[in-house]
Amino acid sequence: MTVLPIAPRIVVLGAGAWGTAMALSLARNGRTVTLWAHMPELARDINTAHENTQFLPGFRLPENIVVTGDDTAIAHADLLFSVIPSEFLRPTIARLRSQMHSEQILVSATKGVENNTFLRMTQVIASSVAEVGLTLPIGALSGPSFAKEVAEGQPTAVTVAFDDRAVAALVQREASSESMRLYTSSDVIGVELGGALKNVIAIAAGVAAGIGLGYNSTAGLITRGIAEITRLAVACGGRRETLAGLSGTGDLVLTCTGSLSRNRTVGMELGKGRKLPDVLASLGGHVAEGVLTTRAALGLARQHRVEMPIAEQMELILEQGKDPREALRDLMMRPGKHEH
Ligand SMILES: NC(=O)C1=CN([C@@H]2O[C@H](COP(=O)(O)OP(=O)(O)OC[C@H]3O[C@@H](n4cnc5c(N)ncnc54)[C@H](O)[C@@H]3O)[C@@H](O)[C@H]2O)C=CC1
Ligand SMILES: O=C(CO)COP(=O)(O)O
Repeated sequence: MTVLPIAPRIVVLGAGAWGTAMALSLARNGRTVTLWAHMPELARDINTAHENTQFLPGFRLPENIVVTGDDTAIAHADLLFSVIPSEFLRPTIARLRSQMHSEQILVSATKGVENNTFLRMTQVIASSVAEVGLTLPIGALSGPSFAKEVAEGQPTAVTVAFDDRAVAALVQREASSESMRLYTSSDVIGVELGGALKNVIAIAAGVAAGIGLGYNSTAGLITRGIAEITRLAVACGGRRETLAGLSGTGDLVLTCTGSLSRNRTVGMELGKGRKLPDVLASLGGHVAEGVLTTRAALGLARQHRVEMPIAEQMELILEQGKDPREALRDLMMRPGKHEH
């Protein structure tokens, strides 16, 4: 049976906006939280400023958040939160896995699908640690949660999923606070795919806004977006009701309508006619996971013979520079369909 000590030692892997906001949220319960940055210089800068000026400016880190670039800090953790962007996850886990052990619990908060393998983030971590003979409980945390609002302490609700519901309940107990409400789930596949795939639709919603379209188009994209996300997630073994929850509809509504979304911003700039490399360069080191996830989602969709018309048009815009207006027109002019 997996247990956590009364005062578990918590390490957050990844000092980007979300890793830093998660550390702030976890530290509100009075625990000491270690925030690990992949570059010692980043850790040093954050420690000197008591603030993550690059990725989450404007929030002073309290004394009970310790920032480090030292890999050996991971060995002392009971509970690990992995918040590494998807494209760096595999090499980062390969680097850190000698510090990990089977008594730890790992929660993945990354939203993405690995390119080429089409693996979910918990699968990437499990396969990497398996290479050194390690198994540990690995689950996923996802839901509508802009880092800035979490850092501000605004009430936020997310879902944490583990195959073993008892482990999800342990994480729920540790990470819940007055401003962070966690629901448990045993549907890791649904929770992970909901979080990853909504980014693709958020780009589409941004494209529509960038072109100058209004509320009708956004509502249509959200609703048809959740239809294609659900089709794929269910084909992959997720549960339909999970996608109607926080990590599906909840996060989709947030990122398709919220101006804080990086993915929506990327879409909006493309809709206005800017080129992708230029848009990505202006994100200041932040990631927009949907750009890479679009291709991986379509790879998974082809494997499972699932139709994803919105994602297909996004791929054409992102990879072939298709005119966004033409892409939206092609979506509208598809053969007529029955709704369900
Ligand atoms: N920002 C947000 O509001 C939320 C983000 N997420 C997810 O969290 C994950 C991380 O995103 P953010 O924390 O927002 O990151 P970010 O976009 O703020 O920062 C990028 C991160 O990548 C790291 N990085 C850059 N090069 C690296 C390398 N070679 N190896 C390892 N790490 C490297 C940077 O140090 C930094 O931590 C993503 O999957 C994102 O979708 C999930 C919920 C909310
Ligand atoms: O996932 C998020 C909020 O839940 C953040 O979305 P962006 O990565 O588009 O900013």
